[in-house]
Amino acid sequence: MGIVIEGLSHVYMAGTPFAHTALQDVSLRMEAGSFIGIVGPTGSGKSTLIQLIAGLLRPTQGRVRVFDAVLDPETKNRKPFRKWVSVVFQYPEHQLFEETVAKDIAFGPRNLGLSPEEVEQRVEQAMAWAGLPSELADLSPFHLSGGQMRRVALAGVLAMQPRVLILDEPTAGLDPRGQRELLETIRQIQREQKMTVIMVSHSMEEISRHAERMFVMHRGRLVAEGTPEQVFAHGTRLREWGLEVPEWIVLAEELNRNLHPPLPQGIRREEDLASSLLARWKEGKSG
Ligand SMILES: Nc1ncnc2c1ncn2[C@@H]1O[C@H](COP(=O)(O)OP(=O)(O)OP(=O)(O)O)[C@@H](O)[C@H]1O
Repeated sequence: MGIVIEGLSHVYMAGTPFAHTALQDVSLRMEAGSFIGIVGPTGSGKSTLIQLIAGLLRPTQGRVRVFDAVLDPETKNRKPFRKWVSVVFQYPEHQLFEETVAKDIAFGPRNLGLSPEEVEQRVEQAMAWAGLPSELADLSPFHLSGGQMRRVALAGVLAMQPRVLILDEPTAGLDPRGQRELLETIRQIQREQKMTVIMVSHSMEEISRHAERMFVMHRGRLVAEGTPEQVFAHGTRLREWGLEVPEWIVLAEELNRNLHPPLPQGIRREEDLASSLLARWKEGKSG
């Protein structure tokens, strides 16, 4: 198991009158090399959870293990986490600052103390993974489109060659096509590099198209987990956890009140509902 979390809690400003419990007794496991989705409404603890997995915060209680790196309230050295985990925060293009695309991507690997040849090789490789044509290497990142700038930021993180890549709302602010293409790129990297990808999103619909496993957060607690099909099987109850329920789930529940036998479990997306209904209709016609 790549990531194991046991009884994890985090209190901001602990011991002060402003103490706030952001995460409460969370336990979960994430398999190495899988694509994981974390969903939940604003303030449910998603960012706190990913910062703990990345070793950027220390827990108040409990334990995080990422491969051989362990973090608990007593851990002093959080460096081992840097070796395994990289995070792409929201709107990462705001962090670009170098004069060329290549220099920006090279920043991380150069700080690792790699040789200039190896840095160059990592930049080329990361650009290819992130779907950036090599002609862009010598341009200013500020002359690129919003989607390309985001890919430069992604490439900068990929150049560190992490085994765990955490993305916080990676498609926020992109147009629908840009969102779809970026997600496809991330999915491809995860498959080809066997990277563990943890993606945080408000949108269950978006994440369910790619995630092998989903975790639902609500008020600092883990309230549901499973494959997208298993999570969607909670139906309109997902609303109680502050999530926006896709229209087709509402429709499927409505139909199931009148259909005997009910529609099969394990529907992941709108297209699956449409094909189940079509099959049922064909059966009806032939029967
Ligand atoms: N640095 C901080 N100091 C104090 N409280 C914080 C801090 N960061 C987050 N919180 C609080 O902890 C709770 C969980 O916040 P967190 O950012 O983890 O939620 P989230 O699910 O990522 O939200 P969003 O979707 O808005 O990013 C919230 O109530 C938030 O106000």
